[in-house]
Amino acid sequence: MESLQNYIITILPGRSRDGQEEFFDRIDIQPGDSVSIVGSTGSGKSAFINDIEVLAQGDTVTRRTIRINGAEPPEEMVRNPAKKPIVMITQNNRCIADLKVVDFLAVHMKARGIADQSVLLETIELANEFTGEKILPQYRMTALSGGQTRSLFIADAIRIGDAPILLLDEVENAGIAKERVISRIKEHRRAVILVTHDPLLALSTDRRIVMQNGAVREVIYPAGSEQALVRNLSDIDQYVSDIREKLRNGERFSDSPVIVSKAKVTA
Ligand SMILES: Nc1ncnc2c1ncn2[C@@H]1O[C@H](COP(=O)(O)OP(=O)(O)OP(=O)(O)O)[C@@H](O)[C@H]1O
Repeated sequence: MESLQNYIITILPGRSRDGQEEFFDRIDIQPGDSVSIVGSTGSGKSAFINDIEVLAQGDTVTRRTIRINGAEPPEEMVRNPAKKPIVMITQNNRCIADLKVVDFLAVHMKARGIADQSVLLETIELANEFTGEKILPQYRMTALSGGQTRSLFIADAIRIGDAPILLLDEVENAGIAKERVISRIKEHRRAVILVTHDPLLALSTDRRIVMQNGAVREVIYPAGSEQALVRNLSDIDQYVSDIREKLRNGERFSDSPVIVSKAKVTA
């Protein structure tokens, strides 16, 4: 069987919201590539990754066409989720199966024919690299927070689903360690295409696609001073994350904080 990780996807142009043909000839995405999709609200970012998710054949509003390894995707790939080399994770993904984390992953491993039980714990460990609140194997899937659920789905897609192409739609708002997600996905030689409003995330990818009016406006490869900007932003991001973490832990940021006691609040 062909290795899932060798898939190359190609996006062929469609039309903007007012019917203009998109300017590019083709966009190829290879294993290990990271691509961010940026643009103002309503510019067509989600529509772009949805086209990839549904393996569009000129049959969506954008009229784009997706090729897998240069050819039209086989019918089975379109119809059978287990054969699809693409996993999409959005802020709205929830698990409705009331299973323990360990049982949920075991079911997926069985379906994928993975007998090595160490993969199960490795998947939870990987998810715990992404989320602040640790996931334990005996937790129930339905009781996980939004960030924990997204983290587990991403780890599951990498380790168990073996998905070569991950589509992430604005997962940064869900309280996960976004830079680590990108670096782990790249380490595992997956391609990641993500819709984001986060400047650090957008600048950290190998290329970014700028959307406008439902069409691709530009494809930008970061170079020169953008690299320095990424380092600056990363420091700022770390600074803000540290403050956020301290706030969550109830820490104070002044030598003489005003502490309102319960008695005063209720007086
Ligand atoms: N090329 C196109 N032709 C026609 N309609 C389009 C096209 N691209 C996007 N649309 C439609 O425009 C609307 C907004 O697009 P979309 O949801 O992709 O924007 P977005 O950039 O993801 O917005 P947000 O940042 O608010 O999530 C959707 O209804 C979508 O179906």
